Amino acid sequence: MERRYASHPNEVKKFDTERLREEFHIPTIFAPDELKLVLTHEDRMIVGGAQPVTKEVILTTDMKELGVTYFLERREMGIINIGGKGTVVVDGTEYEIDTKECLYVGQGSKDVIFKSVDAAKPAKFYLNSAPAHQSFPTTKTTLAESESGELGDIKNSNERTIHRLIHANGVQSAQLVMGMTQLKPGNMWNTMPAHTHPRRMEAYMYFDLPDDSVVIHLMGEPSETRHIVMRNEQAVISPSWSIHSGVGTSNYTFIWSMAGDNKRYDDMDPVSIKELQ
Ligand SMILES: O=C[C@H](O)[C@@H](O)CC(=O)C(=O)O
Ligand SMILES: [Zn+2]
Repeated sequence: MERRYASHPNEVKKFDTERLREEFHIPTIFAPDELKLVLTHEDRMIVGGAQPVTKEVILTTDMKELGVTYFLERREMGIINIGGKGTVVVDGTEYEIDTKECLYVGQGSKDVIFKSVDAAKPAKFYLNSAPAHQSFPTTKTTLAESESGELGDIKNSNERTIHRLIHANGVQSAQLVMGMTQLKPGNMWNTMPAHTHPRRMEAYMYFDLPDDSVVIHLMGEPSETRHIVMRNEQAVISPSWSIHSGVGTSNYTFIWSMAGDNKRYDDMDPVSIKELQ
């Protein structure tokens, strides 16, 4: 498992492109028949992906890194499939997870196995795991069941649908919050006006982005912004002090996930566009 340390905003001001990418950008989430994991010290969130193709992929790591005997002994996990139809087997119970469906796996689940239904259209399970000291039921959920809302306007190129899946009023978790935002065709901006929430870190994973397109992801303190160029199926870590917003060269979808002091989606500190520097 790759490790990323937490960062101080005064230090990040001095980073060049390469260093910014080393600390915050996660270029590869999916590799055939592999489990990819990045542990960030920002709220100890694990960001990763499982792409079973010719064989199943088992949720595991060097347990010394987590100081436990099995992965979810002291953790919970949110899973969203962005590939073809797949199944996740949790302690012998099989959950069919189709494209853009979500499975929350509660703390204390011992065996988690990822499978694809069709090797020609493999499942791509995007994973977020946060420490959890209480167990909540393993639950499948879908976009149709989610609390969703339309936001933005084509005039600002930010008409989009926000689906809240794991949060205070949705699937219950210890601290993990997770959802998906889909931009309507012709709309390029997410999360502008931007916000921070020093109470929670956040990770974004951009997908449904054509190969010749990029998202210019904005991060940093509102008065000291930087950008990271993102391609399809890449993730980016947002420390709790940082804005997280982006503009694409086409529309796209992204999964957001948070961990920290509360599970209230609407607990954000808005940043006025006038403040940005
Ligand atoms: O804290 C919440 C997250 O940043 C996202 O949900 C914001 C978002 O999806 C959007 O405005 O498009
Ligand atoms: Zn946010």
